[in-house]
Amino acid sequence: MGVAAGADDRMRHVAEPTDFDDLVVHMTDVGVRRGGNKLLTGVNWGVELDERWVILGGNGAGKTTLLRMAAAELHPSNGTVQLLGETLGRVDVFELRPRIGFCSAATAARVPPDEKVLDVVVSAGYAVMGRWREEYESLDTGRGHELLAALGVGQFADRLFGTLSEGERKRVLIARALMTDPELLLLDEPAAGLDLGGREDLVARLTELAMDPDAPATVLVTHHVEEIPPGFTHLMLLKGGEVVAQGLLEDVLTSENLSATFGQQLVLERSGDRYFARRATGE
Ligand SMILES: Nc1ncnc2c1ncn2[C@@H]1O[C@H](COP(=O)(O)OP(=O)(O)OP(=O)(O)O)[C@@H](O)[C@H]1O
Repeated sequence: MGVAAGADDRMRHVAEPTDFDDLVVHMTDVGVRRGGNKLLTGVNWGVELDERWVILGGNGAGKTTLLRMAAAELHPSNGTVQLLGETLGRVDVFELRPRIGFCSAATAARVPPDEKVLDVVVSAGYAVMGRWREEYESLDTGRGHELLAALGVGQFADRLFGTLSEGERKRVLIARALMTDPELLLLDEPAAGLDLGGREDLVARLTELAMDPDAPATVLVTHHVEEIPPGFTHLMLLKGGEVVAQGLLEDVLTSENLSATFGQQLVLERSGDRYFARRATGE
């Protein structure tokens, strides 16, 4: 699903889902206001089971606000938000949240640095941060090891979380977000703060995840087109709390749409299955 953005018809695209049953996220005319500020306005968005979305926009565009709504952490001021077939405001969010894997700087900040890496992952199943609360089944331990290995950090299972590099921590937290076998995976700026090698490693892992037909519907927030992992299918561009364009990534990701999103003339370049952007130099 999704609506392709044409050059003449770029602004404020509205998703027109055809089969609501397949929608993992369904937002209708959603707005969020805080202290007189409009954080989001008129957002219509649908995410299907097999889609991998990138949300791209500058600082303060409303990306985190949108993602926190998709994580059932925040209610809209107006409009309707349906997640996994349940409507926010009419569902117990504590029942909904375990079905959603959410990975953000706030999640990272909640992990005690002296927590063993394997326990950081396995404890997600119990919605607690800390092994002391629960005795885990060997099944869960096995799954924790599998997920760490899949994210390329299996060798750190017995290390303390606080001793890992930023990039390693990010991958451990993605493993944690996948532990509950969520129907929706939300990643808020997973590559922020990573060096070039760490970013490229993460992009490669996210590509594997995107290509995995058993992986959940995924939404990735980023500031940079360089961080878009191959295999992601859809793109939403946000500016000032409004959708600039959304739809199939290959249709929406254009120099024109990027320029409108970041408020300056930008040139988008594609190299293989990766994207790069720079300011137009007037050539
Ligand atoms: N509680 C609040 N009260 C007033 N304004 C808020 C509140 N929370 C967020 N904002 C503002 O809403 C806007 C959108 O914030 P949000 O964190 O969603 O943006 P973002 O696109 O994730 O930004 P960044 O890329 O910088 O993380 C920002 O201008 C922010 O200052």
